[in-house]
Amino acid sequence: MSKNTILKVVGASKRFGGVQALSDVGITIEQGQVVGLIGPNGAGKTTFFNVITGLYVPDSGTFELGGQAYKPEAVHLVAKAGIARTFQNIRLFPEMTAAENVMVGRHVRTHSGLLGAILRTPAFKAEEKAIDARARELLDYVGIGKYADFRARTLSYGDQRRLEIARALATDPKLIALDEPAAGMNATEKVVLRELIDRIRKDGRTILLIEHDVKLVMGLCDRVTVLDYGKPIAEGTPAEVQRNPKVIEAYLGAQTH
Ligand SMILES: Nc1ncnc2c1ncn2[C@@H]1O[C@H](COP(=O)(O)OP(=O)(O)OP(=O)(O)O)[C@@H](O)[C@H]1O
Repeated sequence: MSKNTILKVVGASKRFGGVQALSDVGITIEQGQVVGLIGPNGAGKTTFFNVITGLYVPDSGTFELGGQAYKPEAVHLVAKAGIARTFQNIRLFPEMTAAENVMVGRHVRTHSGLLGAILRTPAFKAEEKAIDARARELLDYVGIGKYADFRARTLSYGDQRRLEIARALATDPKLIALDEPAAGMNATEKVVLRELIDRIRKDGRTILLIEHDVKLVMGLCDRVTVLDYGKPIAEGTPAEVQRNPKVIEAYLGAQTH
């Protein structure tokens, strides 16, 4: 494992009853890369995300983040280890403001924590101001600073997705896992999203991305892993993967089914 490896997963498997959703899936992500995870519907992409982020307990696999072994057995432990994620179906606190949603992410890294926030301890109040300032900075960074005090539910769909990214960044993660960030976005929103992901990468972050928009994946990613029926069938640069016969067959097969 190179010292620049952020995430290394070897042999991840997960079975649901009769469905082998993941079968011996591995991935290596280097510092500063954007890595895409693609594949036809039902290929196992979301299951892989859920496994590495502690939502599903894997049947097997070894997991290292930033050179340290981690057990993806609980979501909060994974967040503490340094993976932040967004969801295919946006999961914000709709009645909280945009800034408050980002602050929730930040509490992973503070001492007083969520309980402190609820009890409003003196330690929490001292931290609160700094956290609030940081939240607003992150909202500016993702381009929605002017909505900091708006309730999350009043933001447009594209802005809610950007808010989720700001919340993920607030945990200061080693790896950001984005689950279909462009889903439901119009063409203009996609251009803005692409610029944002590019900027996040340029600022030294490492990103794993599930995305159906092939143009976005091919334009953004350094490496791409392709899953089909829970198995990795190809790995390489976007150009290599695109001309791989197994990949072409998997996608054509999926179209004719
Ligand atoms: N909680 C679950 N219980 C039972 N089966 C599941 C569960 N989650 C996923 N599966 C099954 O595992 C397989 C992989 O599903 P998964 O959602 O990971 O695929 P995907 O590549 O993310 O698909 P999509 O692109 O449609 O989101 C599918 O056959 C799915 O039905």
